[in-house]
Amino acid sequence: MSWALDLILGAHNWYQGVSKIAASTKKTASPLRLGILGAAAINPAAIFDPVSTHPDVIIVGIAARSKSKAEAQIKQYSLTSARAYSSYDDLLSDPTIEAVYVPLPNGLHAEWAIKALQAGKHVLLEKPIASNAQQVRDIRRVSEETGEVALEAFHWRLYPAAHLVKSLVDSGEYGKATEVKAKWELPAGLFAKDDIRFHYDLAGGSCMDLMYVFSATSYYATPTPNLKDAEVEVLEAKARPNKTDPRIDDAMSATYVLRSDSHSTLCKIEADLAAPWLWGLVPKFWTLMPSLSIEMEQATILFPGFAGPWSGHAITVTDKATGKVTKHSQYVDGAQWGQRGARFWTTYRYQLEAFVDKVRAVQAGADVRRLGEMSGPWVSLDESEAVVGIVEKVYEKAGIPLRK
Ligand SMILES: NC(=O)C1=CN([C@@H]2O[C@H](COP(=O)(O)OP(=O)(O)OC[C@H]3O[C@@H](n4cnc5c(N)ncnc54)[C@H](OP(=O)(O)O)[C@@H]3O)[C@@H](O)[C@H]2O)C=CC1
Ligand SMILES: O=C1OC[C@@H](O)[C@H](O)[C@H]1O
Repeated sequence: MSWALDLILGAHNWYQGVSKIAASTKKTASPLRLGILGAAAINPAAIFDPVSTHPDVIIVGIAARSKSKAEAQIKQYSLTSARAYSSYDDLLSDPTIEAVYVPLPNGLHAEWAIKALQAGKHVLLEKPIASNAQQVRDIRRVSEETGEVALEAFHWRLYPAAHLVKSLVDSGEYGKATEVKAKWELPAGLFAKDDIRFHYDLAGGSCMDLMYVFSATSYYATPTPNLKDAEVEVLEAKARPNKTDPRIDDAMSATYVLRSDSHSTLCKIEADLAAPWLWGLVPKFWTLMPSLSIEMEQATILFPGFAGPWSGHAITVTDKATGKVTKHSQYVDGAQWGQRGARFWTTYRYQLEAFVDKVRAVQAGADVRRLGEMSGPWVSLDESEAVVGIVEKVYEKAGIPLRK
């Protein structure tokens, strides 16, 4: 999958002239010193690229289980300010590193996030934040004890288009959201059979890997900021278990209701990590991009490609009474960013902006427990916990064991 992402990013960056922008980006006198745990496939898109155009952060280290793998990634991407570390512990014990990005398999997220926080580092932690809701609570506790920032890398939530859709939903102009549907299907064969996504001990499974569908349905189904207080009832959940390890959901379809004070919204998700090919012959590459639809009382809102809207998005609102279709898009600025951003910024670039902003705020004395109340977009640990909590309920309903 990362090759597909790198391909889209390559085309986007070429079109937007990002290499020139990166070359002319001047770093501040003391940029935030970032280390990375793991020479993961996602690194180029999710962290190397955004750091290249952010003036206030540099990558100073990559740790891998084998030092040569970290060295190879540093060389391949010409990360001139970075050095290789032969273990994650080595990198964490470097006192000059201020923050870390954790792109490890899901089942290792909580363990290494907590070690990093305890080592005095701020943490940008890949999605899904943890294997289960208890681990999210542990991360929050340690973040509060140490005063270090922890952010789940739900990059799509930090993008202006996602906020535009949120403001359309919350505006009241179209009534209330009655049903929110999110779907993401990846064709069988995209991931090798031994990919981290198919390992129970590494907290694999479609709900874990494609947790975006839960994040999105929940975000739009509940009026801000009620998600953590919403009552969740799973009406139906059906998994297609992995043939080798039935504890892994290759696919899941589920329906749940979210109830908050003023609202009751039906949510439907479909996630598939190994979708059968059309007629057994053709991989359905056209479902590579996720889809999202929101039924409001008076309109239908569509947000195709919601998890990667920087590669082009077309938000449509269809008025149910008149049939009138209104198109929207938002690549910069908006309800949560104010006047901020640039057309070439990806979801990952906005995510890095949000992370560095909050780290700087905390370094200047802000309280990590109040980051969600500050201006600018953020994914609070309360939200992360609520979304993982919904996935747990879906697993229970489907008869799939929870991740440890
Ligand atoms: N935000 C996004 O758009 C995306 C996010 N992700 C998330 O990023 C994370 C990594 O995904 P991805 O880059 O695709 O995965 P990879 O398999 O490429 O990377 C996982 C990294 O984990 C390390 N690792 C440590 N222990 C193990 C182990 N027991 N088995 C396997 N790997 C191990 C490896 O590091 P080492 O270098 O030390 O060997 C490897 O580089 C996942 O949590 C995934 O959900 C993935 C894709 C897109
Ligand atoms: O963005 C993504 O696309 C596909 C997934 O497998 C991956 O882990 C996810 O984060």
